Amino acid sequence: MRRVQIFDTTLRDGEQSPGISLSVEEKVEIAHQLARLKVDVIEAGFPITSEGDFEAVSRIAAEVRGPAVAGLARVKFPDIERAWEAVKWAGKPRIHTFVGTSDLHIEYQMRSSREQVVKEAAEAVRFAKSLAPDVEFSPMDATRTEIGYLSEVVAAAVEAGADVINIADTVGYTTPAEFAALLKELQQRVPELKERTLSVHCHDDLGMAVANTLAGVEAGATQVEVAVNGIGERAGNASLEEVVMALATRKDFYGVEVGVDTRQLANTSRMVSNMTGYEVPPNKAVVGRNAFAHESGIHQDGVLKDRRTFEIMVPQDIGLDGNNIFLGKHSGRHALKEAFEELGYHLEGDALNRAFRQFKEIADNKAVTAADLEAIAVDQVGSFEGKFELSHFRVVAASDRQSRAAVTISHAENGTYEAEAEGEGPVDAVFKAIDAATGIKGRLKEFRIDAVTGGKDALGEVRVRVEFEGEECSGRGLSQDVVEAAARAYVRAANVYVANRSGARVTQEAI
Ligand SMILES: CC(=O)SCCNC(=O)CCNC(=O)[C@H](O)C(C)(C)COP(=O)(O)OP(=O)(O)OC[C@H]1O[C@@H](n2cnc3c(N)ncnc32)[C@H](O)[C@@H]1OP(=O)(O)O
Ligand SMILES: CC(C)C(=O)C(=O)O
Repeated sequence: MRRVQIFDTTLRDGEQSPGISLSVEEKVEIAHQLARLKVDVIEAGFPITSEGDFEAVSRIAAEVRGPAVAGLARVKFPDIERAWEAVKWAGKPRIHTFVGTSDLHIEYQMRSSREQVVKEAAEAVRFAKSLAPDVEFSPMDATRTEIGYLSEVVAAAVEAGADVINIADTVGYTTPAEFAALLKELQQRVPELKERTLSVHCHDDLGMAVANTLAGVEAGATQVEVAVNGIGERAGNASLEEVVMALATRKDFYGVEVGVDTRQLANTSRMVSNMTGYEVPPNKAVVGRNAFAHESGIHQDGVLKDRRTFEIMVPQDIGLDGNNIFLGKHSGRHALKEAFEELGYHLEGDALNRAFRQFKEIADNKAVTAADLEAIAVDQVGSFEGKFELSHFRVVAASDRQSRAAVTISHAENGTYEAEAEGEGPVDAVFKAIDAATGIKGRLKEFRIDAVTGGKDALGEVRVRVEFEGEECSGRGLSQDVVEAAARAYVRAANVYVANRSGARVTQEAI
């Protein structure tokens, strides 16, 4: 049976979603989980874009075993060299180079000509192939490229040594039937494609990314590029879990195999959602909260008699058989570490110790759920421990006057600072008091609060984006007290700013 390779681009195209900015640690953690999920290729980033991206791709290449690790590069030699420097540590390194091939892209973005682009594409592939054993080439905006020219570029890339040709529906423009016809014609015009991996990369601008990807498989694609929870540029990429479960559940129709361990899908989806802050809609296919919930009487009746009447998959298929995590205030580090592992997180050393302290504080007040543990793990994986720490705060809030806050902030080298301030509400007052104590004035750009679980005792998770002297830094805080969660998030953002200012740039655009 034909095997379809799963190429995951959560860490590259997925991270291009507006507002998502993952730290190096978070990317490495997600990459480990993708390896547990058994994807075939992890596109770990675009190494030329920043020091942080380069570091993340290098670490994933060096640490994560199993999948091939790809780095993206324009058809520019410095991009390709940088991508190779980052992926060369991988067991199976891949360079992925791309260029726009539609007349729109050639004329208006590249300000180039068809002849020049085909030449640069071939030279880039040849150069990449001189460095890496495995090279992928993507004609960007392929679905709006005239078929004769697309065939010419693809033939040139194949001739130059490309191992994988990836046909990109960059702006989510095509339709399933049209895409299948394009792929079939391309394979006829470039018969050498038979000896290469034919891949598809579809975007969801018209809500057809998954349908187009599956049409691609029907038309002969042997690699699909997908992202967990469908995140990605604009409306996102084809969703990994939907494509995988469609191919697995309808194996009778598609007649292909995938190597993914589908029982890791639920954990992976939650991890990506927790780390990116992009929530999964309750009605999302496969991993939404309601994907296996039956609300109406007739459906419930049918499922009770025989679940197959209204269910085409079972929750266990995606790893929703309920975990066995029962942790309380008497649990120790070993049990906590084990519980994190079960949820897909590797925590050790200082991160485990910090997580353990946080866990004990919470367990003293409430029953700890799996969602709480995930929030603690995410908090620690992504945490950047800087010089300032919130030691204590007090806040007085009333409806008829300004709120007043007092904070004590300790500094790793300089002792403690205390300050008081008034503000429009308790959070504003605490932020102003922190500004006064640290001596760094911040301007809040974004504030988001989420309850980790339901109920009065739920943990509150706050994410902030703060501008300090023109530089935007992010922070995240977790506590049962939402003002404390906000204060912690704000102090973390200040720590990122201080580290960046002192030259020890935090390898993350945000926390
Ligand atoms: C469809 C996709 O998802 S493509 C991937 C998109 N991802 C990203 O853009 C990642 C984040 N990007 C970045 O950090 C920056 O854009 C960088 C570092 C890559 C480049 O930054 P800059 O050099 O400042 O260029 P800028 O982004 O303003 O413009 C892009 C340049 O690359 C050129 N370019 C775009 N795609 C390609 C390509 N595939 N091959 C060669 N050149 C290209 C553009 O024509 C433009 O060139 P110009 O400066 O001569 O006009
Ligand atoms: C780099 C390419 C494959 C891409 O992301 C796109 O065209 O959408």
